[in-house]
Amino acid sequence: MAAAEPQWVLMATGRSPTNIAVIKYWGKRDEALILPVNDSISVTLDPDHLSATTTVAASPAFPSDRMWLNGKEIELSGGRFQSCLREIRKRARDVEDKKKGIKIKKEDWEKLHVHIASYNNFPTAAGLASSAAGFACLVFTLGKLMNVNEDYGELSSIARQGSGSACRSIYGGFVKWCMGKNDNGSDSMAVQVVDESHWDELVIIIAVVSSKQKETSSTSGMRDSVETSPLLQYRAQTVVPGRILKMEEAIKNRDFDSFARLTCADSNQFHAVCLDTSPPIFYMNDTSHRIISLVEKWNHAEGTPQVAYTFDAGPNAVLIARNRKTATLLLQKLLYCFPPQDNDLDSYMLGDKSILSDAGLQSVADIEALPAPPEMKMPNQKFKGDVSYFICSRPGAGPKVLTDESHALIDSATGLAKGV
Ligand SMILES: Nc1ncnc2c1ncn2[C@@H]1O[C@H](COP(=O)(O)OP(=O)(O)OP(=O)(O)O)[C@@H](O)[C@H]1O
Ligand SMILES: C[C@@](O)(CCOP(=O)(O)OP(=O)(O)O)CC(=O)O
Repeated sequence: MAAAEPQWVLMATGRSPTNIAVIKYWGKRDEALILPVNDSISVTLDPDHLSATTTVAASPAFPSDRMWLNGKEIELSGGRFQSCLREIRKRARDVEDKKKGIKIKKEDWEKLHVHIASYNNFPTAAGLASSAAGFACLVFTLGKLMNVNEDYGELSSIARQGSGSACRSIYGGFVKWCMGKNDNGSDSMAVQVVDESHWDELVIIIAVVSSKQKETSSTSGMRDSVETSPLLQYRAQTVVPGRILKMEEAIKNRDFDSFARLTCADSNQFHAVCLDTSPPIFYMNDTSHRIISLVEKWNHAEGTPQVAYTFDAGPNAVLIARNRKTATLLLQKLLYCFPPQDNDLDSYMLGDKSILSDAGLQSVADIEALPAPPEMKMPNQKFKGDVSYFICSRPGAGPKVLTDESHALIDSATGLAKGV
């Protein structure tokens, strides 16, 4: 910082979870404003397992806006980052930090530049919706720094302009993104259906599936689907509205049977739309199909759904078990079919690792001793190496401010990202 400049740096740090849709968003009616063709519903994941942490700093000494993602400087010039920054700056209000002797007037925010540093506690751009956690966190934390009014609906509508699915990460629990009707997008925002404590029995296991293929991004994939898939129009206009009502009902009543049937059907229809796109988009691979088959057979054998599956724009399986007991049985079946490639069970199970001991699995030898799942057609088929690792999570809370300064990702003395 130049010596002649005032030396203060004002900072805020926040943490936001990622989310996974159980009724999918796929298709925009407005590309620039990110307005969807249908409503969607998601579950927010526990931020301890999958979240973005972001520090935003403002100082009169900063000559331009800058951002670091996972320790590397990235361009902020993209339209999506610019939309979020512009919309938050518009709503900035007076800020006073008496302890530090800082006074910022509402109108000063237009001239003040920001430095942003963010870190994802899970892989970025690996099909785990890092953009959802990332843009929700950016908007939430900038809102805190600039003292923006605490209207979560409005914050979600700004996060939407970073990445559509990000608008749902502004809340915990189950969340609905209402597509809205207005051309300017003012009514396209998320609302909370129930908070994270409402259905806390659910256990979410994510199988991160090894994939060498470069996937089609959600943004370009859904653009192609809107342009070419007749099924997308039918889905958006005829199927989703009814499913949204039933899904809200199922969530409010903790009706797992209905919840699981709707979740699986909607994931399958989303992937059918991808196949109906020209050229067709293949997000799932053989491993994804094997996992679907395992769950379908088990659910069928039990006569009632034990586990719901859903897949986003990639091969990773997100499996939602009705309770802890079911989740341990699911894990045994999954680990039988997809044993770890090396002896390291600790790095094969991330998130809530205690599920391993609940399933009686303390070592790789315990996995080798597992019996074949009875519903498997060919019991000796094992697919070592086809799953990179598992993450065990649960429904979680929405964004929060981290007040402990040790969480800050920007050094208040230099105004730069720590460790770069
Ligand atoms: N913590 C973050 N803060 C701000 N932006 C982020 C953050 N993490 C990711 N992003 C943005 O999201 C982009 C990655 O989004 P992309 O859609 O490619 O992957 P993904 O969201 O992890 O996967 P998918 O959308 O397939 O689930 C990054 O290039 C960056 O622009
Ligand atoms: C399959 C999905 O995950 C698609 C998510 O798409 P994005 O929100 O990543 O797309 P953009 O709005 O273009 O940034 C389904 C969902 O999350 O609802």
